[in-house]
Amino acid sequence: MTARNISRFWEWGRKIICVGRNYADHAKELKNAIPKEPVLFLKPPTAYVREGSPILVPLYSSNLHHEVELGVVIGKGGTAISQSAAMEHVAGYALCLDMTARDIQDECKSKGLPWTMAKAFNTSCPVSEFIPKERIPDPGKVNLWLKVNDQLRQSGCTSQMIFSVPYLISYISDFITLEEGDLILTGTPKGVSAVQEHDELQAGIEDIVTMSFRVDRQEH
Ligand SMILES: CC(=O)CC(=O)C(=O)O
Ligand SMILES: [Mg+2]
Repeated sequence: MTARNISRFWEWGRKIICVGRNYADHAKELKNAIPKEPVLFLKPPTAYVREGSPILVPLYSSNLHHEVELGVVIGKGGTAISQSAAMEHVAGYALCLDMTARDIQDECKSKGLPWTMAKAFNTSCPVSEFIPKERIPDPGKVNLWLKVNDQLRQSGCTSQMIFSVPYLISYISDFITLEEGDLILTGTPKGVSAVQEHDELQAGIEDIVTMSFRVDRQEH
């Protein structure tokens, strides 16, 4: 068997664990309360999409939103990881989008139902190339941005996160065992907005990484 390469973690079929409402300005723009504990949900590995393939608007949604987020790639698994040891479990990072069918999420919220159809559909997790850990010495101090058709929509710094990367790793690993190749999406800053078929999305982490995606409508 050939050795797997963490720089292609999206091919491993591992978990994508997402943190919601981790930026107060985004929680406020959607009129959500500021959380006292991390809000978590999951995406399946089939949600990954890479540059060169389009983001698909699900047939059942007419309000697909972008959410730009810092992704943390787990390099060493563990359960009940302490905050002080958390960074030893990080292999690197990725720039990610948490594509969200906002109309479906609102409906699910109003009915008290889970967000799966709003957050976990195919292509709901566009992901950049792998960023080795050394390139982001402090994940609590990097700027993320996103443009739609060259218009800046999101710009925020991870210093605005309510729960830090070490806190999230420790908190999650208390009840979900983290495995090598898992990805944690750490939440989005304010500025989320709708995208349409044929839009061009561009996102970046400072001058460390950029990525571009075209939006298409799912055909069947
Ligand atoms: C309300 C949300 O969709 C939460 C979320 O995903 C976030 O990043 O915040
Ligand atoms: Mg999100």
